[in-house]
Amino acid sequence: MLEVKNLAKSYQKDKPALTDISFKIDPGNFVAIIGPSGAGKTTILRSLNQLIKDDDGEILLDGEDIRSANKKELRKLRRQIGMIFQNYNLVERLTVLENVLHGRLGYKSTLAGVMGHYTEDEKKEALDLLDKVGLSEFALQRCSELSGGQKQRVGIARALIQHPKVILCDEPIASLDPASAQNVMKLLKQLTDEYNIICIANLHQIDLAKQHADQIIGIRHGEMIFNDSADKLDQAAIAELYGAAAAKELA
Ligand SMILES: Nc1ncnc2c1ncn2[C@@H]1O[C@H](COP(=O)(O)OP(=O)(O)OP(=O)(O)O)[C@@H](O)[C@H]1O
Repeated sequence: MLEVKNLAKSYQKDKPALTDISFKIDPGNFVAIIGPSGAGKTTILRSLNQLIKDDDGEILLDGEDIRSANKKELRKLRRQIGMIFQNYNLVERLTVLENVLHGRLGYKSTLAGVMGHYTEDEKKEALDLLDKVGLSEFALQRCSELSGGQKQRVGIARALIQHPKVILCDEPIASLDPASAQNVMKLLKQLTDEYNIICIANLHQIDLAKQHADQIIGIRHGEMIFNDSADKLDQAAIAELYGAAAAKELA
C-alpha cells in the first residue's frame, strides 16, 4: 500500500505548492490525479519518487518511509517505482528491445549497465513484455521509427521490467492522438490489474480519467479537494476543481 500523510511543499517562502495532502492507494488501483494547471500534480509525483525534497509529511510504501531513506535505500526504493513520461524519454537511436532492457539498469553496476550486459532471462522477459504491450514485431526496430502511441507502450514495458510496486505517469497521454490515448489508458488499467501494482497518472483529460481510473484525486491550489472512486466525480466536483464554466463545457 502507498500511504501519503500530510505532505507539504513550498518552492518559495509563503507560496505553498502542496498543503496537507493525504491519501492511501491499494495495489491493483489505477489512480488519476487531476486539477488545473499549476495545481501541484507534478509536485506530488516528484515527491513520491523523491526527485524533489518535500518539506513535511510521510510517504510510506508498504510501511517503508521513502522520505527518510538514505542514498543507498533510495536507489533500492526507486527500483520499485517505475516512471512514464509525456515525451517517453526513450533513447531514439536504440532498438525497442534495448530501451525496454534499460528498465533493468537500477539493478546493475554502472559498468554492467554501460556495457549493456543483460542476462538471457532479462532479454526473455523484455520480449514477453513487448508481447504484452503488442509490440513483439518491433523488438529490433529503432525507437525513432515508432509512432507516439507505440513509444509510450515501450515506456510502459520499460517500467514493468523494473518489477515496480508503483508506476508514476506524468501526463502519459498528453502527446497522443485520441485513439492512442484511449489505448494507452486501457493498457495501463489492464496491466495495473494484472500485475497488482499501483499506477498513478497526472492527467488533464477528465473524461479519460473517469472512464479508466479506479480512484481520482483532485488538486486545486495545492490542496486535495477530491479523493474518491471515479464514478463519484460529478459535475459539482468538477466545478469545484476547475470552475463552473469548465464544468459546463465538459458536461
Ligand atoms: N521548480 C520550481 N520552482 C518554483 N516553483 C515551482 C517549481 N515547480 C513548480 N512550481 C510551482 O508550484 C506550483 C505547482 O506546480 P506543478 O508543476 O506541480 O503543477 P501541475 O498541477 O503539475 O501543473 P501542470 O498541469 O501545468 O503541469 C505552481 O505554482 C508552479 O509554478
